[in-house]
Amino acid sequence: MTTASAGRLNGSVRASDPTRRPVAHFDLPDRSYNMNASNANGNGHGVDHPDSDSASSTSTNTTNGTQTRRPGMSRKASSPMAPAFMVSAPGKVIVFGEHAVVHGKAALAAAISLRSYLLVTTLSKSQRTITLNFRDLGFAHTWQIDELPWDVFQQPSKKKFYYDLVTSLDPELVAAIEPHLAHVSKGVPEEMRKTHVRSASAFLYLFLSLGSKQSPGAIYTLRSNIPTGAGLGSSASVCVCLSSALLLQIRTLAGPHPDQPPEEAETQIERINRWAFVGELCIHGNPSGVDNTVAAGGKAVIFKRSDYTKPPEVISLPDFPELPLLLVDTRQSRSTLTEVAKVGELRKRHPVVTESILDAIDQVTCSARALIETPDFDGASDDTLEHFGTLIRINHGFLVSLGVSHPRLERIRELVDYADIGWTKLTGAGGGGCAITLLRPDAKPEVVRDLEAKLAEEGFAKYESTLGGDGVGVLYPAVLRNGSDEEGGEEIDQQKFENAEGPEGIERLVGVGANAQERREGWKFWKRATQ
Ligand SMILES: Nc1ncnc2c1ncn2[C@@H]1O[C@H](COP(=O)(O)OP(=O)(O)OP(=O)(O)O)[C@@H](O)[C@H]1O
Ligand SMILES: C[C@@](O)(CCO)CC(=O)[O-]
Repeated sequence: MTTASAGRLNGSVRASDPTRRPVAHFDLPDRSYNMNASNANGNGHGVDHPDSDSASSTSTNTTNGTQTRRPGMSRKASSPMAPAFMVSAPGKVIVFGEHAVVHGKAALAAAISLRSYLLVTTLSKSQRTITLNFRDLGFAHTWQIDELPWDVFQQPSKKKFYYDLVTSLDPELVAAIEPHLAHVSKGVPEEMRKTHVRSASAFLYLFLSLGSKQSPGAIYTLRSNIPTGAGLGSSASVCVCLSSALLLQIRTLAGPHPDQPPEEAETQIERINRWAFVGELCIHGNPSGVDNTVAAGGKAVIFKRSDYTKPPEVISLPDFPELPLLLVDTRQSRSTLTEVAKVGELRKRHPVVTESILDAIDQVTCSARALIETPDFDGASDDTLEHFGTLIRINHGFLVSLGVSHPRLERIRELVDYADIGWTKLTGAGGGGCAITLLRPDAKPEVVRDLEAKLAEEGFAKYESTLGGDGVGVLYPAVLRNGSDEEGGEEIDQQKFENAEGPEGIERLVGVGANAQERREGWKFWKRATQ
């Protein structure tokens, strides 16, 4: 096992190189085969590897990690390497029903325009390593593919299919991964190390479940504009990226393509979502699946999972209104795992009282859904907003009773209440993280500005985001065409991606997200059926 430092990773692929044209594309028929069984290539993946002569046709610049072509030496056209590609998934806000949703009640959640982006760079055949490069966490680690516990994951009794519904982690598989996490981020502060180990365990569990010993070496580089541990579904977004990237690598996803029938897109989203949920199990312990469902399918949904052995009930809300929401971060980080466990403990100690609070939250969510679904629903009128706002205030009160608020969240609520310009609730797991405020329609702009200044003065952060956008999307290969037929287009390579500065820099580079001037050509999104 070796550790790689970010910035010295090699394997960047020039997409303009005609010998490296994509071997996988998105109109592949869906294949209902065992993902661990061999395909025609005999490598179990359908992704060709370059010939062993490939090493002589590239030289690696170890300072910036890019590979350059040597003039006059060409690769055999018959052995193309999969091009670098990118996937992206949004974060979410839970408008109603967090925590209650873990206990089988309904929640209403919507995708936000803050997103994560994962660049997958395939290595040459001789490089038998996978590297996880979680840039924002300052975490990179490399594993030798051949040293991973394939024997345990591929036992007939353990082997999973890409379309399987996995609802709990297998303790034997978790134990098999553990030794491979022992060297992750040794020497960094314990809390930080825990975060790295959780991320790495989610990745390894998915890689070992979906890949095979013949998987091509690759670098998985992640950048995210979603603050970590803030209640905005950062982990789910990361898990959706990992799941979709791995499913694409084994060529089990059809589309997305423009005229994909909604039912087919729904199946693909569901497959991505199922494996993202497995990643969430590694990070969270006991997730409901609402976060990954929104990150995978986007838009706004009502989500309910009463029976964990079955898929959840997911209802799209195409009429979800463009709410005037303020999204404020306490900057108090916490872990969802801890907050969910707190409510679980409360439910054990005070079953009747806790259950009735959870039921009341369910009623709040159902009331919001009924409001949105009324035939003459107008998301912008004073009455509607007053109704929504009251439900938001009530929901927050219940979350306080469950013990998942925080003095910093209460401070936000207090400041908004003082200004009398809206209704506030925590969003996500609480214990810190973010609050949402629905602004009153008659809130005076100067009062809103004063409030924002006060929040900034007290160290709170404000995020700009729209609700209800796209779910998981893919850019294959990782080249932006800018609306022209120019040969090659603009490649998003390893180095550019790692060096993009801040949320704006990342969004400008990849062409998707709140700060992207326009959505750049090449990106495709699976579209959830709305009816
Ligand atoms: N930028 C990132 N890169 C890699 N991993 C990340 C990143 N952001 C979050 N994660 C993973 O997600 C975990 C944080 O998830 P957690 O559920 O505690 O917060 P959240 O998903 O932001 O909040 P919530 O579940 O309330 O919406 C981290 O420990 C890490 O494993
Ligand atoms: C707190 C919780 O309800 C929402 C976290 O975003 C946990 C979950 O649903 O998995």
